[in-house]
Amino acid sequence: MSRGRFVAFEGGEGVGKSTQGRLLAESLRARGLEVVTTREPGGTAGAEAIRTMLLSTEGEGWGARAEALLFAAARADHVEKLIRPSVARGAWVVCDRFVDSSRAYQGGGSGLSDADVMQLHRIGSAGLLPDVTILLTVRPEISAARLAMRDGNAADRIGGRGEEYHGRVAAAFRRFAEQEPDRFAVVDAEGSPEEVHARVTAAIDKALA
Ligand SMILES: Nc1ncnc2c1ncn2[C@@H]1O[C@H](COP(=O)(O)OP(=O)(O)OP(=O)(O)O)[C@@H](O)[C@H]1O
Ligand SMILES: Cc1cn([C@H]2C[C@H](O)[C@@H](COP(=O)(O)O)O2)c(=O)[nH]c1=O
Repeated sequence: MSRGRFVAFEGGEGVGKSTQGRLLAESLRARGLEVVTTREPGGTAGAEAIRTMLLSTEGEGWGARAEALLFAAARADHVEKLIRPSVARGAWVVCDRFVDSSRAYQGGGSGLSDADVMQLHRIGSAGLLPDVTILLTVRPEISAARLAMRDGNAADRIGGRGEEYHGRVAAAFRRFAEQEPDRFAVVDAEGSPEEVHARVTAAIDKALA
């Protein structure tokens, strides 16, 4: 049995995480590997239900602490029921966002401390971290153009927060990547999907060599 791996894609809104997750999964499957593609918040029935509660624009929404707890609860279910069992049987798990999104959004964006976010993650998911985290970066005008093409003016509750909020999120992601160079690979996500995919593959090969 080949060894299971856990790869997460991170970054701001519309940088191309889902697109690159799909291309990576296709290329791994072409090599005969079992691949599980999944996303956060979500990936299990319970976590998808929490996703709806978190991202729906109906109602008054959540305070920063309640929001962080809900993300951690969704992640706990996802880790226990899907991610850990898949990696344990030798599959590659390719996940669109993981705990670094909580650190960047609920931490960097909303002001919770990194220690508090990681404490919730220790309680919920025993602190599981990906083998490699690909941080996709593009200039804000490029991601805005990609989102306009995909969604028009539609945004979920968190995606719809202002420019300053998303600026703090982007700065937090950059900080984590600088602080943890062994776990993060920063990939320039400008250019065609195929060009970015080639950079992602090279980054993963290097990180997991
Ligand atoms: N390299 C690329 N060049 C041009 N368009 C792209 C590229 N990558 C993705 N796109 C397009 O940009 C849009 C956003 O991409 P995608 O949905 O993969 O981003 P995302 O980071 O997963 O978004 P979200 O943050 O909403 O989950 C999609 O319409 C996708 O087809
Ligand atoms: C996992 C996670 C996500 N978020 C935010 C980031 C996005 O605004 C949405 C998810 O939408 P996507 O289109 O699937 O990227 O949720 C967050 O704030 N904290 C998290 O831990």
